[in-house]
Amino acid sequence: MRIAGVEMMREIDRIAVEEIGIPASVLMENAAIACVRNLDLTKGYFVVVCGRGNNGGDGFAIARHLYCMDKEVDVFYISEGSDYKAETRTNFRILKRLGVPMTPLSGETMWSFREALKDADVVVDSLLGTGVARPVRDFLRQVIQEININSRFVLSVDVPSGMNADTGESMGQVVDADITVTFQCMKRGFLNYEAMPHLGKIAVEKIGIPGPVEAKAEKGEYLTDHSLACSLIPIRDKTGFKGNYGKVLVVAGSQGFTGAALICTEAAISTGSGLVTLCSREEVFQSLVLRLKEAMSLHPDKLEDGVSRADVVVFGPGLGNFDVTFDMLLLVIKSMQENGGRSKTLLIDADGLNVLKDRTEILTHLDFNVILTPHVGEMSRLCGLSAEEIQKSRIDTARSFALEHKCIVVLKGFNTVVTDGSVVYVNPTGSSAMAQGGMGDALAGMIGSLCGQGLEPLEAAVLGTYLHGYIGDELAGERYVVKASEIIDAIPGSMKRLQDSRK
Ligand SMILES: NC(=O)C1=CN([C@@H]2O[C@H](COP(=O)(O)OP(=O)(O)OC[C@H]3O[C@@H](n4cnc5c(N)ncnc54)[C@H](O)[C@@H]3O)[C@@H](O)[C@H]2O)[C@@H](O)CC1
Ligand SMILES: Nc1ncnc2c1ncn2[C@@H]1O[C@H](COP(=O)(O)OP(=O)(O)O)[C@@H](O)[C@H]1O
Ligand SMILES: [K+]
Repeated sequence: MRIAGVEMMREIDRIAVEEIGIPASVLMENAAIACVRNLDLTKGYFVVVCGRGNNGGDGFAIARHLYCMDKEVDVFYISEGSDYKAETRTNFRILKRLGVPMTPLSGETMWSFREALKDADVVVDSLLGTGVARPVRDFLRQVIQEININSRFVLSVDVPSGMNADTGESMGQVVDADITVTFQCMKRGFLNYEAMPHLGKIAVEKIGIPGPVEAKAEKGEYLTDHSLACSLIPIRDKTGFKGNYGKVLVVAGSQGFTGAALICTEAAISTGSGLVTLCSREEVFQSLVLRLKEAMSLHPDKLEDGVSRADVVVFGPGLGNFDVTFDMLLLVIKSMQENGGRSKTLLIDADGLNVLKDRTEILTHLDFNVILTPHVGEMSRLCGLSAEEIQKSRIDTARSFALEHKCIVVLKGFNTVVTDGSVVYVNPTGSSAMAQGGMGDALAGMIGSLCGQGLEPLEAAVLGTYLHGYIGDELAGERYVVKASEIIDAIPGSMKRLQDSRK
């Protein structure tokens, strides 16, 4: 599914209407029907609040549909004005002629508006959509406050009124929706964590604009679709043997951080790698000896050797933020440069990222693929921005870092951002039930494994991230938190089910 900002939505609408000739009134009608589909029609009394733009026009059309269904409907609107665009004016006039109760909002009607909001089973918010162009002040601000204070349940049409659809920021006052029915594409601003409390549930509804029209205006930003993830799961050849499924070298673990090495290694094995080797210190192997059954072990003295044989190196989990970790990373890079080529991949996670603080320029001239999997704290160390700055613009931060450093960035957290600097995939799976130590180690092992099985690094990052969260969501349905070891146990079953489910 495509992600769109305001300019891209305008361009999509323009192409659909002006170049293709789909009447704007048809789009508005489809938008209204999509909203009605998301209303609880067992309810009897609806209040629709309409602004002066096309968002208000959607509201007028929604009110008509509700009227046709014999629902009790009250429409409150900002002003009749002659400045309505054609489709909005048409829908306004239809309601007038039908005799649907319509009240212009003013100081005098505020009392009856408030009472209607209190009585309404559902309030439809169609005051402002993507056209919000200046700070919300004075009267409009008061109208939004009244909606927030008095409503039982609010459906926002396209955007919670007062929210900037590009950034998710408040323009002064924002409607608190229980559900936001947004049209055609996920709005970019909705991915900003600040926006989330206002959005309620998000439903993205198609309104009759064909995919190729969207494609003409797109900016290479997508929400990972379930079908895309399923299609990326590698098909195992009937005659395949372990040599066909990738040699993964995991460089991880130190005293006190043996779990990170175990989890990362096991995740790579469970995701389907042919051969997985763990390179770690003696003391790590001593405590893992009974638990690591399928992996091979390698002493750090043989690191270069191990790197030269591997297709993929996963570097960092539990190594410690020490000079020796940086030295090992340099050795891995040197060895990959010498024995590398475009088919090899280095995934850097956790302490592998921490030791790159102020040294990220070493990433820019490498001949092999590099994937970085930072959480926001690690990203902050890498790029020098504060965690708050990063959270405000996760897509832009990840994208520009990836572009500048010629690598793939997986910026973890709710709505993990995966990008190679050119295209962006935002991951919709996963939840805070997964916010536990070890989860990131599992993800690193999964992505590394998928690279070794022949996926392009970006594909591996997109699929690994999706699967990791998908399995977390499946398990979290039945429990409060999910452990990384439970994710690992569930990987093979989930991959098989997702693969079988594709058409
Ligand atoms: N073909 C299209 O363009 C379609 C548009 N649709 C709807 O149209 C919306 C966009 O319509 P518009 O571009 O008319 O924009 P809006 O309806 O979001 O609002 C624009 C109007 O609000 C006023 N306004 C903006 N900021 C304000 C503020 N802070 N305080 C007071 N007034 C303010 C503007 O002067 C203008 O009159 C979408 O969100 C969607 O709901 C849908 O009908 C589907 C098709
Ligand atoms: N609220 C959340 N929603 C979705 N995914 C989450 C959430 N919290 C954590 N995760 C996922 O769990 C993993 C945690 O990784 P990380 O923070 O690196 O943990 P660790 O390094 O301790 O293993 C990441 O993949 C992250 O995206
Ligand atoms: K709205």
